[in-house]
Amino acid sequence: MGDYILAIDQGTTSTRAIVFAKDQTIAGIDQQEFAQHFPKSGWVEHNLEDIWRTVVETCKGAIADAGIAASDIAAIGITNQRETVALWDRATGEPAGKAIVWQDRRTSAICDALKADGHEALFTERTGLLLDPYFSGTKVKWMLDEVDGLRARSKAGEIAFGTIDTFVIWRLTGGARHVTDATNAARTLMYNIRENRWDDELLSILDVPAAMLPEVLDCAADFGTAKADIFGAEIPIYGVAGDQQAATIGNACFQPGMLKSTYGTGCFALLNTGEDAVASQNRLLTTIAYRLDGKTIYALEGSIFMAGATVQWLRDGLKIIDTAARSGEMADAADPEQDVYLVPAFVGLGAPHWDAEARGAMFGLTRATGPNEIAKATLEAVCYQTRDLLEAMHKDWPEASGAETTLRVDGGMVASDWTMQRLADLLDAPVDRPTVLETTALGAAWLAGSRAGVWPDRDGFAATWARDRRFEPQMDADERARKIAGWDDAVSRTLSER
Ligand SMILES: Nc1ncnc2c1ncn2[C@@H]1O[C@H](COP(=O)(O)OP(=O)(O)O)[C@@H](O)[C@H]1O
Ligand SMILES: O=P(O)(O)OC[C@H](O)CO
Repeated sequence: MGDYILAIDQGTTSTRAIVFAKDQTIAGIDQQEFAQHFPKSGWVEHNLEDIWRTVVETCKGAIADAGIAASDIAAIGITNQRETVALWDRATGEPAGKAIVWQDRRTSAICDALKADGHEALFTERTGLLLDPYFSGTKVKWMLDEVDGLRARSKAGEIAFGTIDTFVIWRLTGGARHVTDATNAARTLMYNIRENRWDDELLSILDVPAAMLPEVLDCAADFGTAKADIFGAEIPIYGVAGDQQAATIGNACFQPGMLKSTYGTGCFALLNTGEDAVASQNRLLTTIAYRLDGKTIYALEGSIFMAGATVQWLRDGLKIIDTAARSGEMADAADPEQDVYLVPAFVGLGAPHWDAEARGAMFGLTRATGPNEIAKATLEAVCYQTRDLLEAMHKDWPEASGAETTLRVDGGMVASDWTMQRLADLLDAPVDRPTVLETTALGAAWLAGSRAGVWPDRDGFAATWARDRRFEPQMDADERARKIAGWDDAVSRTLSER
């Protein structure tokens, strides 16, 4: 067995596989997009066979790109889109329908009914989450309610539930293992994050049988072995974490107070709060950052649904840019005298507002407003929203004092220097961009590589984190205050209930 690590990053719109060499550099990479299904307004589904096919093909592609054999790989690490629900038949491995994706809003009515019955406080206290369709629990309930006989078959142990990691591991191990890790379990609305166990009371409220749930392991653990006939050699699976938690690990945010924000399709900020599961008073989520050697480290999380996706809208919807990178050049050329605000509530607003009914709006338009000002407002919106999350974090956990906060960033959008500078300006805090931007895969690789004994331990790994560039705040305080007041006003006018 060699000392390469294979990281599988199963994301919302694409699957990526990366082979890392022992020195943590990328030796081979492959990526495939797959179909999104929108059968009704607000519904988002994935075909689990697409997910499985792209996992196998990208792994083979990355191994070929690295010019190695499967037998050169010491271990696999898996990271995945979180919350998305898969159900399948344990006997045949056949999916019991398409996966319901985290973005899917079909369970709003179930959430409303649970709230009306006064259940939200209990769910929040036990799981750290809110009764929002975003999380897995109400999606599982929906499938069991809608598909004839599924609940009885689940009770009888015939049907398995899993987040995407669990489904992929089931398939890789030929059905030998039905397991997940603590970070993925923490997003299901069924897992007690304080006691680290599935919560029978919540399961009974949701009417989800415990018999269908996977075993929950640490993030670095023995998750089983990928069968030899898949890649050409048996490979142990030693690491698993949800993608935002893997990015937290990949960005080496191991100390309480350390903070990362990932800018891909959406934006997800996680603040390490150490062994404290801080209950949010400001509608952030309390979640498990990672669990290693049986010790749970918690985080406060803020989730924004549209970040890079708004830049895609400039390109594909408005057609005012031809590449994402062009948005920064246009923002640079925008008229600094115009205060245009774009509130990107295209699919509602996430944290800290959680307003599913809000829709996007633009404010401050004049006859002089053109594409440059709209591009600038789009990039600034991501920065203002990050600031809103960080403000909420500071209120929830005063230890994370604003003056000391350095934000580590990753994801496709951080390639934009303009956006990163504006982010530092509006946060009034430094922003650190690492040299490795494949932070999510790197986090999964570290979990697997350290367990396999070929990568350094936590402190050794943290010491290898390297900065590409630090963006220091440069904006004048009055201008910052004026701009933030304008943003707050724009948001308040966009919320559905004012
Ligand atoms: N230079 C850039 N400026 C602004 N946005 C960018 C830039 N490069 C990429 N993006 C945005 O980043 C996103 C892709 O990031 P990525 O991390 O690959 O996303 P995901 O993993 O969620 O698919 C896209 O939405 C794209 O619009
Ligand atoms: O697949 P991504 O990168 O869009 O991330 C999705 C998140 O895990 C959803 O919570």
